[in-house]
Amino acid sequence: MSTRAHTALPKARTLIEALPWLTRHHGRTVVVKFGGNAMVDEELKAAFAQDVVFLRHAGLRPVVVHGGGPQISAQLDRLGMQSEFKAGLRVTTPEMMDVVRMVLAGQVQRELVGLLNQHGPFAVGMTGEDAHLFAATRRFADIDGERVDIGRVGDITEIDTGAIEALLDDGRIPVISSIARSADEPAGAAGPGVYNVNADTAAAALAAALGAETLMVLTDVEGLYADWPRSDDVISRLTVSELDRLLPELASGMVPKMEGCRYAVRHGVRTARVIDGRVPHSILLEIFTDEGIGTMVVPDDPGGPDDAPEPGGVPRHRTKTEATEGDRA
Ligand SMILES: Nc1ncnc2c1ncn2[C@@H]1O[C@H](COP(=O)(O)OP(=O)(O)O)[C@@H](O)[C@H]1O
Ligand SMILES: CC(=O)N[C@@H](CCC(=O)OP(=O)(O)O)C(=O)O
Repeated sequence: MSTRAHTALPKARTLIEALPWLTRHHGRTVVVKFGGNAMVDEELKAAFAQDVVFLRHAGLRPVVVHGGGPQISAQLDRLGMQSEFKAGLRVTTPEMMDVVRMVLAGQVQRELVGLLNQHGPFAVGMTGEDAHLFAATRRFADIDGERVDIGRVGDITEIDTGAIEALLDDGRIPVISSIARSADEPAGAAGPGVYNVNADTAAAALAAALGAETLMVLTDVEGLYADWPRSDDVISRLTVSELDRLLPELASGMVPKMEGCRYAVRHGVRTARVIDGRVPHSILLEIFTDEGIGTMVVPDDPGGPDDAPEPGGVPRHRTKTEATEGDRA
């Protein structure tokens, strides 16, 4: 009997290439940060939702933390409110905080939940206010060594992962907006105040608290450029110490991402990656293929991520984060 030349054989090869990665990641938590600029294209958004649901079906435990900076800016513009950024953070007045909360929780998060749930009853949207997920204290910007007031911007100081763990155990996909309840103000009649938290910073803190295998930050560039904007050479892999040396040279948008990657890896997450959200199915390419794309931050440990301690170095429940100035400035 002759063997047919099956045209679908390359598909089998692709699946087999994924086997070691499937084995390695099975049962592991992956925190994916979906950025405002990577979520402007409808097809990319649909591909993102497919990838996240694929991860869930492949036995991983995906958690989505989303941004929405461009969407917040557009809404503030429509309302005639001028917003500005200092040290990469939006100066947030109490009136703007209402808009930030409305856009993140009422618009961006709802859209992502809707896209994910086209594939089944998986996504559950929350903000950091729900079930005590995030508590934060007021954050000041450091500009040329000066402490500058930027309004209702917070730094996460406490994370209660209980609700997220319960959702993951139930096969759900948590979708989190980066808003935190205040931990440093007395609760008023309307309850405690809330803070606007940079979504990269929130994703990194959550990845550490969950003892995630990987933090994946999607953005609108290929990864970390070695000498941006002069060159577009992407650094494919670097250690946290190498990142320490590079961070002072980085420009605004990349700063919270790379600080977040450093924080996550220093706190037990095996790898943190910045990947190109403009590439369809970038999450699957990064997790399940030998090539990988984007920039990967790994521990200094010479053995690399394979020899890094088991995830979970940070207690999984009710974690006080170590939001030091050095890590988050
Ligand atoms: N070294 C660097 N490598 C890549 N991008 C950089 C670098 N330094 C600054 N950037 C800028 O950071 C931006 C990504 O940050 P941001 O716009 O905040 O992304 P997002 O909306 O996805 O959160 C890039 O579009 C680029 O303009
Ligand atoms: C304090 C602060 O700057 N918060 C951000 C929160 C959203 C965010 O981080 O969105 P991206 O990931 O799309 O940039 C903001 O108000 O824009």
